[in-house]
Amino acid sequence: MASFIPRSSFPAQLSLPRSYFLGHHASGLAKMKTMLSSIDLIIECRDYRVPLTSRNPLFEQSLAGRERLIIYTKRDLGSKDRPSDKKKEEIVRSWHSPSTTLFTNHKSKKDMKAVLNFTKEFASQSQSVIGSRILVVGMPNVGKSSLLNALRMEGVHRAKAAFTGAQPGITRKIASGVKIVDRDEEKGIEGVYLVDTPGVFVPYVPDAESMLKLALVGSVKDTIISPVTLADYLLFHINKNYPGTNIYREYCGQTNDIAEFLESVCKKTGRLGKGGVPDLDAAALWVIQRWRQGNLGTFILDEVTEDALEKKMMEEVAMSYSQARKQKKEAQRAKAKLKPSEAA
Ligand SMILES: Nc1nc2c(ncn2[C@@H]2O[C@H](COP(=O)(O)OP(=O)(O)OP(=O)(O)O)[C@@H](O)[C@H]2O)c(=O)[nH]1
Repeated sequence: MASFIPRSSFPAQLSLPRSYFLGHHASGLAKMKTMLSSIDLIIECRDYRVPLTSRNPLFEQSLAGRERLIIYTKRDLGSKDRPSDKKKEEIVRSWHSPSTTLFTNHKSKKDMKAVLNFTKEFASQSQSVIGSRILVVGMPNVGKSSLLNALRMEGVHRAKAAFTGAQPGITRKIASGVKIVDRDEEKGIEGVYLVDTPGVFVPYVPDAESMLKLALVGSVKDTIISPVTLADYLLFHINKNYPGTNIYREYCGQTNDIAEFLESVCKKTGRLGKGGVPDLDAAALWVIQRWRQGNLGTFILDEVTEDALEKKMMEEVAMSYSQARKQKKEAQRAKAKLKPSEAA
C-alpha cells in the first residue's frame, strides 16, 4: 500500500473574515491604559498552541515599558514533554528574554506554584506597603480567568472568583483585585492581588491562516467561521504532525479529504440527519471540540523557530504602515468629497 502523504500547504481562504475586534475589546483596552499607574506587574497570557499568532501588537503598544511575566497557557493541549516540545519551549523563552516566561496547565499544582513563587519574589522585592497589584491580560479565551481561579485556590485556598467558559468573551469588564498571596511579614509581602481583564483581540489579522488558528484555539466565536473549513484546517495539521500514525483511526483511514473524514465521523458517531444524510457541520464541531479537549493530537499550530518572532514583528510593522497609508487615503478621499467650504 502506498504510504500516506499529508498536504504540504492549506488552500488560500480569500473570503474568510480577518477581524474580530469588538466594542468590549476596545473599551477594555482603554480602561487598562488608565489603570496602569496603579499596577505593579503585568501577566500576559498567550495560548501555548499559537505562541506567535496570539501575540497582540495592541498590548505591545499599550503596555510597553511595564515589567511583564509571559505565561503560555494550556500547555497540556500542546505538549507531551517530547524532546521537540522542550526545544520549542527553549526557543520561545529566548524570544522573551530578559522577561520570564512560564508554561502552564491551570490544573497542575506544580505550574500554579511556579507562578505564585514568581509573584511572591516580585512582591518581596517591590516592598509595596499596600500589596502588589498584577494585571492579567491576553487574547479572548486564552485562560486568564481560569489562571486567576487556580492561583487563588493554590495561593489562599479560596473558591473561584471569576466566571470561565469554553467560548470567548465571558469576561466583559475589568474586575477588582483578587487576592492570591496573603500578607507575609517575614518576607516583606503585603499581599498579591490579581486584576482580571476582558480578552482583547488583535486589531487586524495578517492572513487567513492566522484567523483559522485563532478560531481553532477558541479566540473567535464558533459562529464566525464555517466549522467544516475549521475542521479541514485541523485535519491538515493533524496529518502534518502525525504523518506516520493515524490518530483518528477509530473514525476513518488517513485522508486529506475533509468530506470523507467528516462523513465517516457522522457514520461512526450517529450524526445523521433526515434520511440518513450526514450532518457535516455537527461532525466538524464535534471534531474541533475533541481536539480542544486534547483528544485528537497534541501540537503547536505555529512554526516555532529562532527567528520567527523577529519575522512576525517585521510583518506587524509593515502592516501598521500599510494600514496607516490606507487610513490616510480614506481621509483624503472623504475630504475630497466635501464642499470647499466644509473642507476648509
Ligand atoms: N486544557 C486546558 N484548558 C484550559 C486551561 N486554561 C483554561 N482552559 C480552558 O479554556 C477555556 C477558557 O478559559 P477562560 O479562563 O474563561 O478564558 P479567558 O481568557 O478568561 O476568556 P475571556 O472571557 O474571553 O477573556 C475554559 O474552557 C477553560 O477551562 C489550561 O491550562 N488547560
